[in-house]
Amino acid sequence: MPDDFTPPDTALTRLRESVPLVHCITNYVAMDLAANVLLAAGGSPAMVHAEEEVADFAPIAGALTINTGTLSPPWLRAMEAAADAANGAGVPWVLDPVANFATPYRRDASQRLLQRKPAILRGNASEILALAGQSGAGKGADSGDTVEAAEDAARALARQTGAVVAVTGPVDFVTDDTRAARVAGGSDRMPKVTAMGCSQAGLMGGFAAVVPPLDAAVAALVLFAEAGTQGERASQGPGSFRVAFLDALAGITPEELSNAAHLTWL
Ligand SMILES: Nc1ncnc2c1ncn2[C@@H]1O[C@H](COP(=O)(O)OP(=O)(O)O)[C@@H](O)[C@H]1O
Ligand SMILES: Cc1ncsc1CCOP(=O)(O)O
Ligand SMILES: [Mg+2]
Repeated sequence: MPDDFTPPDTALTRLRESVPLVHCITNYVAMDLAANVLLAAGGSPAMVHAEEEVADFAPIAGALTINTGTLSPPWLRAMEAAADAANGAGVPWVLDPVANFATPYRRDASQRLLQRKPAILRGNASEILALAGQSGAGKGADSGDTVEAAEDAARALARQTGAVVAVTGPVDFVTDDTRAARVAGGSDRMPKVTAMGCSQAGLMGGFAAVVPPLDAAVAALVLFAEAGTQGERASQGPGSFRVAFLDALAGITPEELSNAAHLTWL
């Protein structure tokens, strides 16, 4: 473990003590689950996306999260204004470039947002490859590429942008270019529930309000891995998994996180 790293159990304690306000600009599909994931874990979500108010809201939040899942021009204008306001106020923000490989509009929008320097960049493997200018095999919002295939792209993006980059999948990869880790665990029911990735980006915002970006990304990945593992045991399929996952997020103690062996430093 790096010297100055805040372990996930400490990050979870801080999250629950401070219950940070997280400004979420996320898609129509994800709004419900993303808000519930933050509430269950220990944050205070607010879904605010009107371009008339985002610049007033972002500075009062502990963190901002931007997800391009159901993008259109007014949303993109709001995202850019929110990112600028967050940067101006020193509020960390998270970018989740959903399906940026699917159309030129999404690709260009994601690049414009990336230029505004998110603290954390989270995507599935196909999204991270596309952000690095490489073409993968994604389909809609789903990845068609392996996490391993996107690791070099993640390192290059971290180096070029200064962001912590998290690539998610069966085993996640996260790096700030100098440090890198893998997070195993979770459940193969997770990709069968829509908006799991979007919700994780929201949770990374919650953690980014209380610990530094790499520590925040790792904490969210590890908490998802443990809640996914526990949620699978308590469920029969994707529907009951979604409920069991939220219950697990709320019930997991810092001690359980410190005993869970999901995290490996490289
Ligand atoms: N097959 C799997 N086994 C375990 N965990 C998974 C699996 N697929 C995805 N996850 C987890 O689901 C969460 C969302 O990741 P992912 O499905 O890659 O994102 P997205 O929904 O953006 O495509 C992450 O915590 C990831 O670790
Ligand atoms: C299905 C879908 N379509 C547009 S956004 C969205 C949700 C994607 O969620 P996730 O990336 O977390 O799977
Ligand atoms: Mg996604």
